[in-house]
Amino acid sequence: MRYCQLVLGPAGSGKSTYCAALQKHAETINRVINVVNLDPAAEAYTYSAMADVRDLIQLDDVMQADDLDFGPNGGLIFCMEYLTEPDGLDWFKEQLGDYDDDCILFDCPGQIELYTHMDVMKNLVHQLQSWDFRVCAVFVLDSVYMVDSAKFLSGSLAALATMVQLEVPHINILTKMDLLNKAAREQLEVFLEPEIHELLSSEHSVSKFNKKYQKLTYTLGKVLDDFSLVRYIPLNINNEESLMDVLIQTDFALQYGEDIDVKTQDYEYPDADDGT
Ligand SMILES: Nc1nc2c(ncn2[C@@H]2O[C@H](COP(=O)(O)OP(=O)(O)OP(=O)(O)O)[C@@H](O)[C@H]2O)c(=O)[nH]1
Ligand SMILES: [Mg+2]
Repeated sequence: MRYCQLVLGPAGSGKSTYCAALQKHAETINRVINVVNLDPAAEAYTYSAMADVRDLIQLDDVMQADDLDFGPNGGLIFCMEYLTEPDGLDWFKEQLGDYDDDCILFDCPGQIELYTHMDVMKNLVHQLQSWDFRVCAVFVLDSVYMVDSAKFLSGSLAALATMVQLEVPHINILTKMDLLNKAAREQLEVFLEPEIHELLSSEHSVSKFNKKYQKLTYTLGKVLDDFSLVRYIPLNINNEESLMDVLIQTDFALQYGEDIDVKTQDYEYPDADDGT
């Protein structure tokens, strides 16, 4: 069995930074976490990558190809679809090698339509599962944008769409907690309480538009609330404890280590040192 996290989320939300921070944290606890760049448009990243999709296909080349007529967005989708075609998959499989019990983070592009409603990422998940990977989704959202209730709702719905689409264990992470001041952090804590819907509807909206759609906001908030669909783990990458907490939760989602070093009935416990 192998283990992997698909690191997903809107552009600039902190996916690549999360991968780098978790890889570094793992080193401090003597654990190896590999990272694969799956963003064909990536410029630079600070983790050490075990593979890079840009070795297979680059967004610039696709956009400049005479026989293709893509802008940056269509081009990126083309690249990701290429990865899930037979040639791309051969390359991908070779890059991942064949190791047991390893853990890989896939740093994905920030174009969320790839996973909220297109099939590209879903196909990739099925492929990974057929290669004996246990997959979980880590949806990364920028906490700075989550202190406002409308944005909180919209971020939550994107996370929810991804969860429903990919059908794998799902974890939401709020990044950049270090950038929030005390007031913003307190505000966010209120959002992290279970009763989201009450909160969203109690915010008195002045605009006509908001008044008209207040009931919709309330209902959407209630759906999130009633089904406990969306929960968040705040992450401060400067804090090892916070990183540890995230790793514990992702390990749990993947049931990482469950099959490793299992002590069976025949297991002989070593003798105690003190002779008792
Ligand atoms: N202070 C702080 N800055 C962060 C944190 N996470 C990300 N950033 C900054 O936010 C910007 C975007 O971070 P990235 O990790 O590149 O975000 P991304 O989701 O990989 O972005 P795309 O790949 O372009 O979609 C960078 O300037 C990071 O340095 C964080 O936890 N704290
Ligand atoms: Mg990135």
